[in-house]
Amino acid sequence: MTDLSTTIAGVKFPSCVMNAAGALCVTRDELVALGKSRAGAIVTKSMTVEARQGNPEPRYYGFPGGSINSMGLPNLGYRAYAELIPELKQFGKPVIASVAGLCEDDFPTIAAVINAAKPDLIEVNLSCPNIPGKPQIGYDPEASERLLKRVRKVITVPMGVKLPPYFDPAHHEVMGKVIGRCEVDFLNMINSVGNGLVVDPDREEVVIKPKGGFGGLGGTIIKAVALANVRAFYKIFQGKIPIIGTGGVMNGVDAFEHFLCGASAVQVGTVLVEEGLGAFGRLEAELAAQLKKKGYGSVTECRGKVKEL
Ligand SMILES: O=C1NC(=O)NC(C(=O)O)N1
Repeated sequence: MTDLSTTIAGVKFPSCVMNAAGALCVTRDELVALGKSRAGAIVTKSMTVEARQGNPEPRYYGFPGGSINSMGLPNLGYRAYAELIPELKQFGKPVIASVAGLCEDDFPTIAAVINAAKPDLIEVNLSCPNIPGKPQIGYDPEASERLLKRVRKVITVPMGVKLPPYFDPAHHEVMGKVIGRCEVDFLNMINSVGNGLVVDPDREEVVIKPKGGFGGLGGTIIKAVALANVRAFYKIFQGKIPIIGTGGVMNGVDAFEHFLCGASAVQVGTVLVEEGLGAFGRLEAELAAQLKKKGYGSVTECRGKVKEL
């Protein structure tokens, strides 16, 4: 039987496929449902200091090949998730708390309290593209380094960072150096491709309301960007920092491609929102079939094995 388990920063995951922060993970019921599903972990919605309703609707739109969203960080607020974490840890799978913030000071404030609730890992989200007027921190290396060093001081569990897509090797290098100086235990790439625009030609309208229709892209259309970022940082760190591959995983073969590029686990967003929790069983079966077909006994065996020409 193919082994789909994985380990990230010393934490064992029963399955290497899990939800991405943001997909079906805002409310207690959604998080408990993830715990009861085949998901390899429970990843919370990125949390802020105060509870948020998020941006005006429509704020999500799925289409053949992908999705666009401008949710605007709707969440219960970090205090509510701190209370929920002990209950979520009873499902025999890691709990990853995703930390965001509306300003730099929010991050250590949230991280200190969430750390005390003992999630298995904390993921620092530097890449939400959907707060009007707020640029993505991950595109500012100085701000990213300052923030990561502040939260590192208050986090005693494995700390990871959720990064936006970068599109130039020079940016991979700069962020690689920042990460190397901040004692980061794992990476998660990529967040949605920020500020895309989808138009409905029949209605001659944009499809989501916030920010004039601009939103983060997900799904198949961003897979090549996600794979490039996974591969770039896998090579920079020579596989020494585990990477969660996120972006464009719609089936088991997509997941296999992320592992070939260097991922140790994958997260799914669009496919989960479109298909529901049953997607985990399908993705696992398809991934296991792909590994078997290729003669690999586990995802660890194929990690980073993509060949260059
Ligand atoms: O980090 C995020 N990425 C997204 O694509 N959307 C959400 C959001 O808008 O809340 N946040």
